[in-house]
Amino acid sequence: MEAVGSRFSLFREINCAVSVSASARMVGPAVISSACVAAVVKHDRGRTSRNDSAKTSTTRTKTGRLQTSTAGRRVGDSQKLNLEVSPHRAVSVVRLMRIELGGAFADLLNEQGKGSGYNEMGYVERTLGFRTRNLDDRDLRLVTEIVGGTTRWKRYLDHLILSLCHDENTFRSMEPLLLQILRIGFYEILKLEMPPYAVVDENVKLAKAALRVGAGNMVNALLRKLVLHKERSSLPEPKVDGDGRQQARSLATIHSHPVWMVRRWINQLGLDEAIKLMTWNNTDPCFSIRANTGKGFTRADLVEELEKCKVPYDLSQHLDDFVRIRTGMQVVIQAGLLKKGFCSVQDESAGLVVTVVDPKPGESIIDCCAAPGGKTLFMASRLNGEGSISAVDINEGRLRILKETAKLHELNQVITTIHADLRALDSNNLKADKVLLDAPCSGLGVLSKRADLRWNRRLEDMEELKILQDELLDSASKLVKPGGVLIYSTCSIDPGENEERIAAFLRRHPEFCVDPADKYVPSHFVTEDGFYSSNPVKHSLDGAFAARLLRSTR
Ligand SMILES: C[S@@+](CC[C@H](N)C(=O)[O-])C[C@H]1O[C@@H](n2cnc3c(N)ncnc32)[C@H](O)[C@@H]1O
Repeated sequence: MEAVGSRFSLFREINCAVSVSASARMVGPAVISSACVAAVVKHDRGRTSRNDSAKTSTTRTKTGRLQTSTAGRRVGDSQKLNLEVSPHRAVSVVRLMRIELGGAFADLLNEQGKGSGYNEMGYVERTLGFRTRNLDDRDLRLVTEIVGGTTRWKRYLDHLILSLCHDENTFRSMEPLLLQILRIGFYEILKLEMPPYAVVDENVKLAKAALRVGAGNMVNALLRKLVLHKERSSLPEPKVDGDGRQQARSLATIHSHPVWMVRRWINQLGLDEAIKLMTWNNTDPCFSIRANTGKGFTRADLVEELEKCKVPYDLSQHLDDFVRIRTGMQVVIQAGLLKKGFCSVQDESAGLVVTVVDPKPGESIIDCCAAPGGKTLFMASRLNGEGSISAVDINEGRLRILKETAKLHELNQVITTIHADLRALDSNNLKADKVLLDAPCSGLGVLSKRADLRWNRRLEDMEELKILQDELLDSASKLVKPGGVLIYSTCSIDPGENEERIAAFLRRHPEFCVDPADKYVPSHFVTEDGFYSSNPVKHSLDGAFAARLLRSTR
């Protein structure tokens, strides 16, 4: 990821440098983004005095950010309020830039309500050079839809943008902000089926205000071309022909996934299932919410709150404390239900892993890779105040979140956090009845929710993860008391991270055997080998895996 990030910033610097020179000539420096300013300062050090004489100054703020001001106008002044540009597009384009540069996730779900329009307006101003009015609920919904969708469909959208450009070089040398604006426009016309001329108009306005007139003209030309192709049903779609590799490339473009994933899934699942999986990954996700019974807040209480807020819901068919919602997550966040600790966002597939652990009052449990604590908290709520959970994680920041959430959920009396690398933990003084290893994994089961994840994973990661998973399994096994249980879980659907890791573990550790999961979860979630496995296509849930392994009493 580092490598991709640094390559991207170099690309950004070079392209921003070009655009800043152009924008300075055409509309003046008030629209120059701070990222571009940073790039131009680096790229064009020798010309500082000329910039100075153009009544533009670039200063560094206390936080180290470069800030551009013209005589009488500064970043943050109220003149920077732009009421022409649609706020949700401005926020979306900036969020997309942040995702591409590795600085943000595509989901809006965190309990502090970060990702709300209010918090993001600062980023908008720093990136685009102006603010818009604050976002209302409708804008927030649109941001979620546009950012998630544009991120998912990136490869397909880029294929079309490239096909409609004069030449490949125009596309390859396009500055990132312009490319994001085009992606949004293409997505709105093709996938949201929005009125095309409104989309053209709005995105042209954004490009002119955020970049320069020429950028607006380019957006205008390409979006109009797209509208024509769409009306004539002559979109340049890739053809699925040629050898296996060529077919995988075309399918990867049509369904907007990395080629290596498509090839892997065609090999593992067959063509039809691979296409169904990609289709699932590209649909808007459904979210599940768990009522925090540990705090005395029941699912009936949650349902009452959702009805008050007019958020439509379905009761989970698999778990007593869970409800599913398709829309209205922003309303839930704004109602403060998460902030007050009454409930948590947790997929049922993750909840079912806890069902496989089957925590019982009085037990000692070690949660080996615990942060940020989704499963720890659900397990703790099952202990009814009796027993203990040691929550281990290598990431101090995430562990801190776990600790704070445990307090908020009033479950801290049974949870102790341990900041450590599991592989270096002294197992002599720490043993438990049950040990959960929710291992770091590729996340290939949760691609519909984590829209950005497919672009961050590389084939090489799969090999590196296997090594880590084996090491962590070996370390976790030492913490299990004789006669105790080790539960290994992932949010992946990849056999290399799931069944194959367990088979290899059992070869190294004959003192463990499989305890079939059908005693804990409905049988349609249980594989022939006795493992819990949720599958997006089959169960309409995120993909997850869990193996329950019993340690012999000796
Ligand atoms: C899949 S996430 C765990 C999610 C968590 N169980 C939950 O339900 O919220 C994997 C976690 O493993 C942690 N981790 C990775 N390597 C580790 C190591 N060597 N020792 C301990 N924790 C590790 C990561 O910091 C990350 O928080």
